[in-house]
Amino acid sequence: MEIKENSIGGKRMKKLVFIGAGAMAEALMSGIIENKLLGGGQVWVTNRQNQKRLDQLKASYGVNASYKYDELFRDADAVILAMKPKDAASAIAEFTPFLTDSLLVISVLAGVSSETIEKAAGRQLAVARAMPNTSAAVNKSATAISTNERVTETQKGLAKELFDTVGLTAFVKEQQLDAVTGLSGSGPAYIYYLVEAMEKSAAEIGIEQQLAKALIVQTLLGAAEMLTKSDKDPKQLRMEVTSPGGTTEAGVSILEKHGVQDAMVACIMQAAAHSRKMGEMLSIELNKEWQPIKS
Ligand SMILES: NC(=O)C1=CN([C@@H]2O[C@H](COP(=O)(O)OP(=O)(O)OC[C@H]3O[C@@H](n4cnc5c(N)ncnc54)[C@H](O)[C@@H]3O)[C@@H](O)[C@H]2O)C=CC1
Ligand SMILES: O=C(O)[C@@H]1CCC=N1
Repeated sequence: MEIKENSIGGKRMKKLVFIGAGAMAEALMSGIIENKLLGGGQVWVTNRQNQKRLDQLKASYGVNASYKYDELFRDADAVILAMKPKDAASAIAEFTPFLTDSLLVISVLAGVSSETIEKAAGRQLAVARAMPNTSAAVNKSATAISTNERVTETQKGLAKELFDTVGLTAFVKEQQLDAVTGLSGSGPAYIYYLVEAMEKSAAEIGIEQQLAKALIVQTLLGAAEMLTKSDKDPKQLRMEVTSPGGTTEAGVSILEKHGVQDAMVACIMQAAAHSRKMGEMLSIELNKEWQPIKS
């Protein structure tokens, strides 16, 4: 298999490790391997204890799996932290002894600050935080990245290249990442929720599931392309669909009555606040552990 020359500032990534083998790890891994940024043999993965899941990833993408940190981290250029935030502190503490100084830590954990990651490790680390979404699996992630001061320009390029491979990438300030998480990290779920409702209504009004799905998906793709290509803002585009006294007006009046736009705003704000909260909880937990014992 031909692998792309992923050369950044003269450095070529040889080995990438995933700690965590869930939905987000798989979305990233599949995008990175299918786009030939890395070969399956250059990617290593582990999880807490689900060997069956590791076997499945090995079979699907040709990656390596191991429960041995020395094997996982030997000659690795970067590690992607992809466990749940609540599991991060213990996982980081366990593998930190195996990290070399030149290794880049890429965290996709919602809410967990680079400071907290270093605190869990008990040492300084080059940390790039990234907030992608599961559309990475189809090269359509919207990823925001922030880096701490220990990340070199070469490592910054390496992180950017990884996420560019699976979609759009933007560098942001670390403080903005909770907001990004609420907006585009969780964002695909809001769209799927809407589609669930559209599919339910299609069944109610007598359109069979297969046809309904095709019509709904094409409607989403068309709207996304209009938003991409047109100079008009979303409200203007909506008004163009809404003939006075017509069907859209009748339908949207129900959304207005139920305050759907306000609910969306509240939803995104709640998700962003929850990201912040998850990070704070982990930080408080770590600080407790670090309190000197009172006599
Ligand atoms: N699912 C999503 O859409 C997105 C998730 N994220 C972030 O990605 C991370 C993972 O999320 P999901 O993939 O949805 O979770 P998941 O629950 O599907 O996967 C978590 C994985 O972490 C593993 N794990 C737990 N403790 C571990 C340990 N000590 N050592 C090694 N592996 C361990 C589990 O075995 C599992 O494979 C979270 O921190 C989340 O905030 C970020 C962006 C989007
Ligand atoms: O639900 C979550 O916590 C993760 C972070 C963004 C999307 N999924």
